[in-house]
Amino acid sequence: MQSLLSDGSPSMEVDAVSILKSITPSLEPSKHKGQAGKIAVVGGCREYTGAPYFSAISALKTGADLSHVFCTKDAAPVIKGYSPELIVHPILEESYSVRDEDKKSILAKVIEEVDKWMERFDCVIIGPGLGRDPFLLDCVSNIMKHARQFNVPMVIDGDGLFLVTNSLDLISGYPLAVLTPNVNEYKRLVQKVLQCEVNDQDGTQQLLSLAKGIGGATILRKGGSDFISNGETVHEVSSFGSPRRCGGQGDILSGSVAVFVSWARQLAGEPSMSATVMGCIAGSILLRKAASHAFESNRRSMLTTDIIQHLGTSLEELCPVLVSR
Ligand SMILES: NC(=O)C1=CN([C@@H]2O[C@H](COP(=O)(O)OP(=O)(O)OC[C@H]3O[C@@H](n4cnc5c(N)ncnc54)[C@H](O)[C@@H]3O)[C@@H](O)[C@H]2O)[C@@H](O)CC1
Ligand SMILES: Nc1ncnc2c1ncn2[C@@H]1O[C@H](COP(=O)(O)OP(=O)(O)OP(=O)(O)O)[C@@H](O)[C@H]1O
Ligand SMILES: [Mg+2]
Repeated sequence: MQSLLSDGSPSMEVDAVSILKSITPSLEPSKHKGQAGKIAVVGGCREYTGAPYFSAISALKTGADLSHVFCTKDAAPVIKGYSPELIVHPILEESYSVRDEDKKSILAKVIEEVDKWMERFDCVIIGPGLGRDPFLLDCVSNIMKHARQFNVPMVIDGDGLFLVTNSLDLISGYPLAVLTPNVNEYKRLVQKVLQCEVNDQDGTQQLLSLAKGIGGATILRKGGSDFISNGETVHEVSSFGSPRRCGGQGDILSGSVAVFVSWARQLAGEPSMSATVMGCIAGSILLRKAASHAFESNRRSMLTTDIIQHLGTSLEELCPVLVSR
């Protein structure tokens, strides 16, 4: 892993495994349920039920204690059916099921339901399998404003990035926002914020400008290497993952980044890196390790569920559990 400072000069090489180890908490009998993280995913609609499941179950498998999903009414039974571990709230609605005159009251009800929980969450993931229905995105914009009021970190992925690219004020100037764009999502962000095309010759500088342009949010640009920046430095995680590009790998990443960000926020003292940057580095190295193991076992038939199965052993290899008694 390499890192660069904002003037383009190389900085001390950062070790992703050490960062992951430094933020992963010990398991202690004195701890109670919830202390290792309470994560929520806002996503899941009629079309997409896999993405929110991948994200929420990956948060649990990375080590969170509780994982919630806030999704549409028709997605909820499907997501519940995948796993009894998830707490599923069927509260969102798409335009096709709502009359115009009911929209205001439905929005108020959605916010009331989410606010019962918001303060308790250590991180909220916005977007896996959310879809792009305008009424649903309007409700989610309001959820994001409430998360911000409560100072809850947000990992924004998938259709959440479609939403914020068109409404940058939702995250602008919020240092607890993490954006995890794939190649398409990154292109749209660059076009909107910097009003130019992606320039890989000057990728580091462009990523710094993008993070600065958004006002301090952390960006994890996914690709052959993952590049992470909050506008001050750029870190690269380039360890080999898997050559398979089946859908859903980014959803795993969003779930584990959310957990690592919430752990990094619990560190005592004044760490040299922000919690959001450390969380991205740790999530990236874990996903790549798990993907490489899943690929070794499954080769061309490797699927996202195979990577999820390897999260536990990969985390154990990177940071063995020390159980204090
Ligand atoms: N099993 C699942 O349920 C999965 C669901 N996924 C979800 O699928 C959704 C889309 O993610 P992708 O990674 O495919 O997104 P991308 O933005 O990479 O691509 C989505 C598709 O939409 C098209 N598109 C681009 N701009 C558009 C616009 N303004 N309006 C309509 N369509 C547009 C693109 O050409 C592309 O074909 C997200 O919610 C994501 O979380 C993925 O995470 C993969 C797995
Ligand atoms: N070309 C590549 N080579 C190796 N690893 C990659 C490559 N592209 C992406 N990855 C890894 O896969 C992870 C997911 O990135 P990807 O670009 O597939 O996200 P995505 O399109 O959002 O996925 P999803 O299908 O879940 O929406 C990244 O963290 C990255 O580590
Ligand atoms: Mg994605």
